Amino acid sequence: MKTVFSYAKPYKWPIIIAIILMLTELSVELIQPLLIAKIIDDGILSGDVNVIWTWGSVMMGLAFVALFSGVINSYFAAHAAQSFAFDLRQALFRQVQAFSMATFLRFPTAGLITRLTSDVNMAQNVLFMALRIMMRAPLLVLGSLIMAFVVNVKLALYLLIGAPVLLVFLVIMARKGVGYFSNVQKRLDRVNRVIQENLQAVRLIKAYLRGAYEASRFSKVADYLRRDTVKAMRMMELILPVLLFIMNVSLMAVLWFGAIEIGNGDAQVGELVAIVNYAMRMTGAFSMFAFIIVALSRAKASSERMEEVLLANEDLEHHNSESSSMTRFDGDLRFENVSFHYPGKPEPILDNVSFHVAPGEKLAIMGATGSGKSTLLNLIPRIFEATEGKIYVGGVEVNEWGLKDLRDAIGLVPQQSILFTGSILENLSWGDVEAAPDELEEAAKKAQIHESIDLFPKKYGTRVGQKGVNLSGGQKQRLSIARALVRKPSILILDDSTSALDVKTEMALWESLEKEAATMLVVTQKVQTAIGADHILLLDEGKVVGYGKHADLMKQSALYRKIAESQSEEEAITDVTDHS
Ligand SMILES: Nc1ncnc2c1ncn2[C@@H]1O[C@H](COP(=O)(O)OP(=O)(O)OP(=O)(O)O)[C@@H](O)[C@H]1O
Repeated sequence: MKTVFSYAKPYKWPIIIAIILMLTELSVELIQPLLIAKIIDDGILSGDVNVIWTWGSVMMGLAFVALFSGVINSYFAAHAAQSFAFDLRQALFRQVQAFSMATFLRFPTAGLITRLTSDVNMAQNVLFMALRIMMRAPLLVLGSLIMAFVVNVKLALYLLIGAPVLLVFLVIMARKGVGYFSNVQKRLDRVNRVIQENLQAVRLIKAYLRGAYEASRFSKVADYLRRDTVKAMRMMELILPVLLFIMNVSLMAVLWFGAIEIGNGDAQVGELVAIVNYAMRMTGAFSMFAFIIVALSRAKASSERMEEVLLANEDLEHHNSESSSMTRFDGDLRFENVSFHYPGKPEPILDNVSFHVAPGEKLAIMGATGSGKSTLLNLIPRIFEATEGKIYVGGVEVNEWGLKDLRDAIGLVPQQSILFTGSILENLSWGDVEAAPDELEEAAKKAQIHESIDLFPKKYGTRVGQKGVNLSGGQKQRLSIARALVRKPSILILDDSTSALDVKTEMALWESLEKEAATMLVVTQKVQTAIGADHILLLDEGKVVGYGKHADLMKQSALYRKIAESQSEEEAITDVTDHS
């Protein structure tokens, strides 16, 4: 909890003020029974009206002081708790942004979302409650006990009858609570995961009529959440009745023995009333304990989850601090005996891969699905680090470039076009925030999307829905390519990014990209596209099984020939069907 609550440090003054006000409220509450005792013993029993008026007025005055302290305390407590949660959420978000892919894959996305929402809320509530009631309740118990001893030591001792049982009971409950509520948060992660998957795949679910199946999947995880929450809350609900029982036994003892002490002349009526009053306040404060233990257990479970994120610093990416003084590299790219396996998975995905692409050249990468094409591309901007071997860009090993310098010069178009909610212009300028509008338009023209944008009523101001829902697959792909071109990259990486384009548009796109000075790496399934490349790299199960020009590979590689022949057969069939 220490790391999480260190984010409250900047708000130490509002916290201190809130605590002072809480203590003021508490002091008033502790003084009131003393004043009642005085009014009874020196005023009512002695028939002195003046004493009643004087101390009655003091009590009223103090009640107002408590009221104002309470209101102002709430103000400062809310300010501190909200600001703390804001900072904590920002820190978590920044930390997740800095995660390397390897670290990122350790945390399920839904779990990260719960940590940034529900877990932060839990910590925020606990800080607010700490400043309002949490600290007050134990202090009220302690203060009442001390005051009871001040009033009458003998009577106050009866209040301690249940103390040892009470303490042991509270410690056990608090310990159990953390485990139970940690489970609840994990269940919440799962609920979030199902919701997330569901909302992302809504079209597919409709098309496959899987609504009912998904609903039952959701109700299953929601039911686990309900069951674990009920389990945790049931255990916590035990706290209050047990506490009240122990306190009531103590109170009975005070009344019973108090009556005897008064009969013996060892105590006064006012003293007994004051002690009963303190006992009642202690009982009231104890009833808060159940609530406090639940809140603390939840906050501890949540803090541990947040600390896993905040302290996961094994390989963070520091984009700016790593910035090197080297100038932008040319597009020279070299892989030397590169091997790679995913973290925690022993099987190699790339095995001893070597090749060279000179600046401005185009390399087509082919291979069956799962042969490691996307993985290879991800090693260039260091989304993942090669496990063995070396990768050089511009003649320098990738690890020696500052991440910012390296990634600034690479335009990556992923296999799945990912767009953000916002205008087309905003999506394009995501490639380079400093690019002028005419540069964005220029990139759109090169990516063959300008004409389509021009047909939209709001043109470049057209809003792209979440993940580009209001655009066709081909439009999304071309926008993603334009976004990469905005960076004016030295190396342009296209990971099967033209699959949704019709032949004519694709031809026009390649023609336009030919004019780019960038080195190009193009993953493609189409031999027709590969023919236009300077070299073709053929991968099979992570190994290079062919490298050269189309004609070379036709001679050297049986696999390549098979792919080429199957595609020319397909074309022949298409031609026949087109003519019939
Ligand atoms: N994050 C990951 N963790 C573990 N294994 C992974 C991960 N991502 C991919 N793989 C595995 O690595 C292998 C290569 O995947 P990759 O995406 O590089 O293939 P690909 O050639 O690009 O395939 P496709 O043409 O279908 O996109 C696959 O067997 C895949 O299961």
